[in-house]
Amino acid sequence: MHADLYTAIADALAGQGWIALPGFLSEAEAAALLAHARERREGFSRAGIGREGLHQLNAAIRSDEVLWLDKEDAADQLALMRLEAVREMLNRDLYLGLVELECHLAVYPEGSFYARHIDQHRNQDTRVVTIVLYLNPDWQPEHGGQLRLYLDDGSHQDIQPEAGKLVVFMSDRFEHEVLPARRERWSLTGWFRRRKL
Ligand SMILES: O=C(O)CCC(=O)C(=O)O
Ligand SMILES: [Fe+2]
Repeated sequence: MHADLYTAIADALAGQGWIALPGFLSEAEAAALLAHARERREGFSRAGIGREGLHQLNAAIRSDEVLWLDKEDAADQLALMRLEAVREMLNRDLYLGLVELECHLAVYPEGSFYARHIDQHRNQDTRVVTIVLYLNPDWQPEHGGQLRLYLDDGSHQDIQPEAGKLVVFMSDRFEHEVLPARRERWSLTGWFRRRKL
């Protein structure tokens, strides 16, 4: 990945707090990740809500399914390596003290969504930065499934979940939702975490 992209992420997080970066993965790289995710479709299970200990399923809030990454797989490894480089850069340039990336693959079956929420309530857990990497080739606006990010000024931004695009934002700053997807929608979602004190 180009050094400029890393700089763009650090500058955006230090300023407006979020960025969408098309081309973080090439079409071929995103396609390889998607193919391997599809092969494991049976292994995905319904995602829960709530903090540790309060894990519960609630179809009224979210209806995606998730699967941990496969550290033995080349496509998964490549994505993890690129994201590890982002983590190192954020620690170096913004002193964020991020110690790990927690991440999983996610699939939103047709009709699924994730209602408006925030990934971290201030200081309540160790998620600092949210990342979402999309894997959907030929995604059209009429397919729905946009990530709607609610900005500080009361406006919102709708981001198309297009293959290879990476979205990065501060976990405690932006409420967001996934609008109902009219086509199966694939992604890799993760959080850079700080140490638990
Ligand atoms: O897939 C997306 O665009 C966002 C997913 C999300 O908000 C989450 O998993 O917390
Ligand atoms: Fe979220």
